[in-house]
Amino acid sequence: VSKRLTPVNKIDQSEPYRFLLSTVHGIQDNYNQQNAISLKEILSVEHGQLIRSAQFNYMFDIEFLLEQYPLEFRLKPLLIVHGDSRHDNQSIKNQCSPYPQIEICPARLDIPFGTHHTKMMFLLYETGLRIVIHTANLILQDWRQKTQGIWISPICPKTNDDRESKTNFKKDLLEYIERYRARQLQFWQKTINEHDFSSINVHLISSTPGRHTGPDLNKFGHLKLRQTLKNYLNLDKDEQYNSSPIIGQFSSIGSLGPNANSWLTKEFLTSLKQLSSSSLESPELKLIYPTVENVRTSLEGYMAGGSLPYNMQNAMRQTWLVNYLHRWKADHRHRSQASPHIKTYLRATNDQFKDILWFLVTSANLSKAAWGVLEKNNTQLMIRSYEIGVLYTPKQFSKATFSLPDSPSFPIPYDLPPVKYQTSDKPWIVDVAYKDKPDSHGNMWDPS
Ligand SMILES: O=C(O)c1ccc(Nc2c(-c3ccccc3O)nc3cnccn23)cc1C(=O)O
Repeated sequence: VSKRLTPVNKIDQSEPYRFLLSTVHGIQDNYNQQNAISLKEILSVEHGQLIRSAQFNYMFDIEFLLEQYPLEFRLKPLLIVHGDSRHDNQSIKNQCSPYPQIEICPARLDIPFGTHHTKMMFLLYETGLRIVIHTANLILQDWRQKTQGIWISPICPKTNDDRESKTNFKKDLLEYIERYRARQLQFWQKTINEHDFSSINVHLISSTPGRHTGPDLNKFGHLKLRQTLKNYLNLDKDEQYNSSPIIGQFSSIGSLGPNANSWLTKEFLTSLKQLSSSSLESPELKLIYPTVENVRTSLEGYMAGGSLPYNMQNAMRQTWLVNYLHRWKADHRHRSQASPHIKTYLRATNDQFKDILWFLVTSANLSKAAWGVLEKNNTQLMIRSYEIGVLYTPKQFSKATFSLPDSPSFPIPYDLPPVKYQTSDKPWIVDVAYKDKPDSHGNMWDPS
């Protein structure tokens, strides 16, 4: 085997998509070599001399987080951006108080039941600024034996002129940060402005709490996705794709209403199915969410279900949803037993799933809180939570579609086509006891 002259790190090897999964403790190592990375490797000194960083997330274990930074970077300034929920705030303050280098920034949650779900890192090096958008909480359990998704930007060099990406990523990211209205983020707004984003080839799809209307109507949530697909998926003769299947894959499900037409197909699917031209056909929507058996036989066993908080109250009101559900299966990535905490959405060109029209990795689960619900005769979109994700469209990679037999093919995290729930399959519900079969650790699940 020819020896590489310049050691290429995992991040550069993931070009051009820069989409990686988290490494999994307990599977063959070669399945952790290709397109998989740990938090320690993301923060490694091999990427340059870190000046300071910011970590946006929902759950934090500050001791664990600091341990993932190289020793020489642990005293660098670190901004923690978290959800300003009463109980959480206290634990964050207590965890951070021993560390003068850590500043905290509570994200305003003015609409009830909203959460600060966004998982993002700003890493400022002497050579430039790196953005990481991902799906893992900053706790050991989220990085150990789950399937998590991670997009890692190039290190964007400092520049004197504006230098925007072809996808308007810089403008969209600044719009997102502006919504926090937090003085602790002013340094990062200035820093983002001063860096050259021209090498970024993904679109930003984010959500911020609010009732977005008028010029803001298509800036966030599923209407931003609809607008972006309309503007950037200029496929020739796209009517051939009108019935091509759409997949949603997630780790929790909100209250979606008494039937599919309440929000899922009428509103959400209408955004997902957007092509350059609108069409009336209703493509097939396939949803991937773990079964009880997926959880029971996972590496973590029933404990994995603690991070799949789909509750009985919602599940019992929407039994119609089960007909859309498919199992978690990722044999080709050796992750069928690495419980999914990643959230992804994609559209294939046909039901052979050999070609993909677009791919989104995001923090957003299947819920109105995350994606928004139209109000006031479709003139405003009400969103409760902060979410963030990146969308891949073929044009940005000079392709008509992402053809999976291609090399390098787009690193899809699960097996296609998805496998439908069989009659014996049940969706995992977090607040139900499972005591008839022990899990992979010999334990039962009794939440009471
Ligand atoms: O990503 C995800 O799937 C996810 C889903 C929910 C979530 N928060 C949360 C939880 C909860 C979280 C973790 C374990 C158990 C839980 O019950 N319960 C509620 C109730 N109402 C609003 C939000 N809630 C956080 C995340 C996340 O990991 O960021």
